[in-house]
Amino acid sequence: MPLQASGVHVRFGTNVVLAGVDFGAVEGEWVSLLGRNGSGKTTLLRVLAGLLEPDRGTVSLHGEPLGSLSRRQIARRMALLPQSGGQVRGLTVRQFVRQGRYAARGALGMLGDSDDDQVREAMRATGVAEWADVPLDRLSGGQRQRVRLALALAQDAPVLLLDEPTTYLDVRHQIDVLELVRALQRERGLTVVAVLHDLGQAARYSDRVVALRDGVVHADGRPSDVVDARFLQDVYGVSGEVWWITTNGLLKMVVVPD
Ligand SMILES: Nc1ncnc2c1ncn2[C@@H]1O[C@H](COP(=O)(O)OP(=O)(O)OP(=O)(O)O)[C@@H](O)[C@H]1O
Repeated sequence: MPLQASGVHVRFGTNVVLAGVDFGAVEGEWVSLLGRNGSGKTTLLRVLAGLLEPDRGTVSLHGEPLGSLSRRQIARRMALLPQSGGQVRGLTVRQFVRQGRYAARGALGMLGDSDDDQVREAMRATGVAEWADVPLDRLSGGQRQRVRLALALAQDAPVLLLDEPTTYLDVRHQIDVLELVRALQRERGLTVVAVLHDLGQAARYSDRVVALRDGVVHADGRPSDVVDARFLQDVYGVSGEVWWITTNGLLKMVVVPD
């Protein structure tokens, strides 16, 4: 299994955020993490990425404990699009995206033609190539978000972790980014773990959803098996209806709050 976590506990001071979370993603699968604000989704993603050491529990990447892998070995196998951040000062888009290749090669590694090809391809796929020489701090929040995705893709890792990848994006670009990730998931067999807030998008793109509540996994399964009115109430405290409809052969979900 590309990514597996068992018995993960994380506490910040007296705030118990994760209280024994088991999580796994199989190869080529898209799993979305759902839950209220503050339910621990980002914390779990950071644990899975090896950025946060859990108080208890284990994480393994392709069967090997994260702790036994170097930063570079992890970067070759797993890329993370964090919620925000990244060193942007003074860097052009191309220089920024190249950081994805340095993550895989090591800071002192030399980048070759194949690295340049991967940088170019990641910029093309995310539609940011036209800004290659523009300083990143001159781009809008949404444009920058696509560049940050390009950095993660340039890493060319088989596991992709995405923390709210559609933040800042208008509807057109939200769809573009999700469609792009899905195309890569299918073409390259990427394993995708994404924190998403939009339930309709989660239903549309995920093979499986995992919802956190009270520090544990409250629900885990195919979107159409899991997301219903009860789920809406239990996970988000929202009363309403969940409609599943099929149009043009596609199963879609609509939330109608009371
Ligand atoms: N570094 C930290 N130090 C202290 N508390 C933290 C830290 N990181 C997260 N927390 C707390 O842990 C809880 C879970 O935060 P987390 O960001 O994982 O939630 P989330 O489900 O991703 O939320 P959101 O949907 O708002 O992004 C929150 O109460 C948050 O305040």
